[in-house]
Amino acid sequence: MADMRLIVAGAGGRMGRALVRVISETPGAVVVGALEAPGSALLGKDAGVLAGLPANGVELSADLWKLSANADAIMDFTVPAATIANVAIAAERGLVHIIGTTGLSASDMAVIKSVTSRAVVVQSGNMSLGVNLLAALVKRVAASLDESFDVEIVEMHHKAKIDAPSGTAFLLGEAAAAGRGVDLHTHSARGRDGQTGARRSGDIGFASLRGGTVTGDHSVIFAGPMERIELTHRAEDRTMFAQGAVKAALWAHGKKPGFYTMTDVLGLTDF
Ligand SMILES: NC(=O)C1=CN([C@@H]2O[C@H](COP(=O)(O)OP(=O)(O)OC[C@H]3O[C@@H](n4cnc5c(N)ncnc54)[C@H](OP(=O)(O)O)[C@@H]3O)[C@@H](O)[C@H]2O)C=CC1
Ligand SMILES: O=C(O)C1=N[C@H](C(=O)O)C[C@H](O)C1
Repeated sequence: MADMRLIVAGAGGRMGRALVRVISETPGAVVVGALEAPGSALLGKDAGVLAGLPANGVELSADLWKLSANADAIMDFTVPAATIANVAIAAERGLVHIIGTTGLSASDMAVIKSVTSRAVVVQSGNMSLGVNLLAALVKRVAASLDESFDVEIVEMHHKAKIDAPSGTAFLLGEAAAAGRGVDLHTHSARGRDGQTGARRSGDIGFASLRGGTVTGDHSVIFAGPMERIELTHRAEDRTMFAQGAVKAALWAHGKKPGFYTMTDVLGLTDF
């Protein structure tokens, strides 16, 4: 079978470079395009060289329509505006769209879901096996405890991260809310500051720390009367996010149109 032809969006970014490296080591996958923002100083540079590899002959371009003429998928770890701009082109070209970008709004998600009757999209705030297993555990624990256990989600990331709470924190919050059978939107507490009043029973709280080079730490704390359960994941390198994304692309190749998550890719739906 021919290699799956992948376009890396945000190829000059932290995740883009990790993806180019991981794809170069993955049998059955090849980088055929590298997308960057219009006006980027990196346009025309070689994607392999940017990723610390020998030149691969794939030059960074801002023209997704042109790049996608001969491609099977786009790996998108960019910014929300770029991802949303890519959605229509990816669907029109029949590309599998792997979306790792975080900070997506409810209306962004509606745009993404609007194409999934005709396109294959895999979206997740975290592509790692560990975090998706953690989410399954969080759902199970939340279902086992009543509201006398307060759920708090704490995340820490590097100082360059531009969105908060992290996509992973929301993914874990959704898992806790699903376990409890509540809607996260009406049961969350974010950005506490000043005279907040006492904690509202049943809320799922979020706190974000930023500093240094932390790849991504997440803890879900179930704080009950006289005891506390803490479930933690620490990412040590971006490589495993990229590996998860490439696994998702290979899994999605030839799937019927639909909206999928890493739960589907990793077979965790019944966990
Ligand atoms: N789901 C997951 O498992 C993971 C998700 N992420 C998410 O991925 C995203 C990217 O993270 P990270 O790589 O650290 O961020 P970076 O800022 O390092 O990379 C983003 C890249 O996207 C580029 N970009 C901006 N606009 C466009 C555009 N219109 N077209 C193409 N490229 C564009 C940026 O270029 P420029 O710098 O010129 O603006 C930059 O090179 C974030 O939302 C992050 O939260 C990260 C890790 C794992
Ligand atoms: O921006 C990052 O770096 C990361 N973003 C994702 C998130 O928002 O959860 C995933 C990971 O934690 C790294």
